[in-house]
Amino acid sequence: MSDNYNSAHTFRPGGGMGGMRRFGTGEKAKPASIYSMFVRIYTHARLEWPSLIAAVVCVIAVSLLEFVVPQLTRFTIDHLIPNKRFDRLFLIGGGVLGAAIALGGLRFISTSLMASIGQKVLYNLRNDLYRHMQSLDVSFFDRNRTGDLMSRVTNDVSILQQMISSSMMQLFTDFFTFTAIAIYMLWIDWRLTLLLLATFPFMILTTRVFGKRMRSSFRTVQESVADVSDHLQNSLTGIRLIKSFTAESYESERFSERTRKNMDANIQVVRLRAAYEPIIDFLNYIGLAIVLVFGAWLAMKDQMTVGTIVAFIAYLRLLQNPIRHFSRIINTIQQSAAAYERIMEVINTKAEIIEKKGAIALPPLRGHIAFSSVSFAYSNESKVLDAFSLELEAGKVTALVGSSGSGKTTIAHLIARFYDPQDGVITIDGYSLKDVTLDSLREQIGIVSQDIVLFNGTIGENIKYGKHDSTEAEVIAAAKAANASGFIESFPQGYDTQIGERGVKLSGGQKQRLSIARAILKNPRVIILDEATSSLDTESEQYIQDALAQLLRGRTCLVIAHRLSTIQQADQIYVLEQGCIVENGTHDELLRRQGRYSQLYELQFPQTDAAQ
Ligand SMILES: Nc1ncnc2c1ncn2[C@@H]1O[C@H](COP(=O)(O)OP(=O)(O)OP(=O)(O)O)[C@@H](O)[C@H]1O
Repeated sequence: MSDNYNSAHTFRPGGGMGGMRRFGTGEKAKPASIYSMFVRIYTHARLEWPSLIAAVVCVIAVSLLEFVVPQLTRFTIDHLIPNKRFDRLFLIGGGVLGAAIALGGLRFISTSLMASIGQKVLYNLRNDLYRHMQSLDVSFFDRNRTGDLMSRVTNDVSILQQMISSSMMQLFTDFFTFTAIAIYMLWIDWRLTLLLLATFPFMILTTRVFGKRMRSSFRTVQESVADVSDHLQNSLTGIRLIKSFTAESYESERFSERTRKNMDANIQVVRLRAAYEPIIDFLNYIGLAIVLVFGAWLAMKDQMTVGTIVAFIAYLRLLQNPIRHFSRIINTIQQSAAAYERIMEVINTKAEIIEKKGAIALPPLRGHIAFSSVSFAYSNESKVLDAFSLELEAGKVTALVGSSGSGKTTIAHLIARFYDPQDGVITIDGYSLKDVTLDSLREQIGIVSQDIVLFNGTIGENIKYGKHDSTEAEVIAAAKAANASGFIESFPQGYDTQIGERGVKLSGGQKQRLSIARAILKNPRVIILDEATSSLDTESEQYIQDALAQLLRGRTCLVIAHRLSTIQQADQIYVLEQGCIVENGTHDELLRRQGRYSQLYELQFPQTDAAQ
């Protein structure tokens, strides 16, 4: 039986950061174009249409005012000076000053409006990105580095912010000014203007050539930022390990390797920009030379007034300003395009675990789980389970034991549908997991695993994570059932105690009991305990065992334990080796059988009489 998992593949583009860009998608990600970036930004921005219209009106007004000033100059030179019109000088001065004040005011309004539109667009984009990331599968997070993903949501979105808030408005203003002035100049003197415009194809060509290189350099910069961020994330969370291995200088060296890559990539970008700007300036000077020489020649032949030449040169500056700006904006645009590409790689990644159309919401479960001929492999790796069958009886405790890597945790992940098997069916109360909604399935499953995840916040908030709308009394009851209320109440702030990042301020056993309280509060029908009692001392273990007994009562439980002492009461124990069940029975039955289980048991309890 094939399914959507089979059709999906991993996109591993070559090149970037030692092949570390790994995006699982159903289809190969296309590089996002600058055009699609603008379309997307516009789609978000148009929701702010009143501000957008106001900003556009301001821009048009700015362009018109910029147009008026050279006309005043021309009028002064050609009419007022020759006719000695002293009386009009005051008006001209007032006109220029008035235009300057209006220009300042209009620019202030348009900049503020655009900045706020930009911020709103980014607010939406960042939230969309985060929401989409949350909807992606566990396998996506297996493939991609946390630091890299963090950098996409923070750094790459911030780069876009710079472009939307300032550069886009500038681009629009410049485009409008350029078109209006070019048309006017063609009208004044088309020969001179055409000569002038002859330099433009070279500018466009230069911009294209440099643009491509800049974008690829920016991509390298952003990947190196992601690499730095990933290293930071790993080394800061693993600081205790680093210290215990006295690996501080080794880590510092590895960090400086990454920052060096970032520095080199930035230097490359600066070099490109440093080469690009003078070329554009040189082409601008060619334009100026053309106007001067050809304009002066026309004036000497009385075919043009001096005022027109002066105005022409002023317009030339206005015409060249957009180009000069553009040479700077292109930098921001290319940088943004590289950032946008990285953002879109995430947004275009499709979840592989999807609800089929018409998926039904599971009713309250009894909790009978069955694997029928299930085969599963992580991505392209070898099969972890091959034609595997297993039944978990409703309301009973089923234990899985077996050597490391035999596939126990994988079975738990398949029940919660973190992954889909390539073959076979998994059912719960007779419903295939693929026929039901993910929420209705996961809401009824609780997982308590060896990697306890606690969030920075208070003890109360962490327990409440099991059921966000629970009352204080429910939280306290869950903590009591999990044997956690004693230590919680011994803290001066009780349930309001801040537990620090990942619960660093708590002991291993305390964290474990919080995670059990959280699961008790959730009150799921099915419980998966993944080595929940490893690495605890005997006293803590007794507390945990009592808490677990509370948690398991009356539910369907899958217990994965290396420590065979924890599963002696299980209703059924399955011994797993390389994805296959080699024996099953109760603890006593298995010991009597003298098979793999009793071997494992003797290994753990050498002095114990295996037959007891
Ligand atoms: N996310 C993953 N991506 C790729 N391979 C994986 C992944 N998780 C586990 N594996 C591989 O699948 C196999 C089964 O792993 P699993 O975690 O299910 O074993 P386990 O029996 O729970 O082991 P342990 O008792 O050591 O936790 C192992 O070979 C492991 O390397």
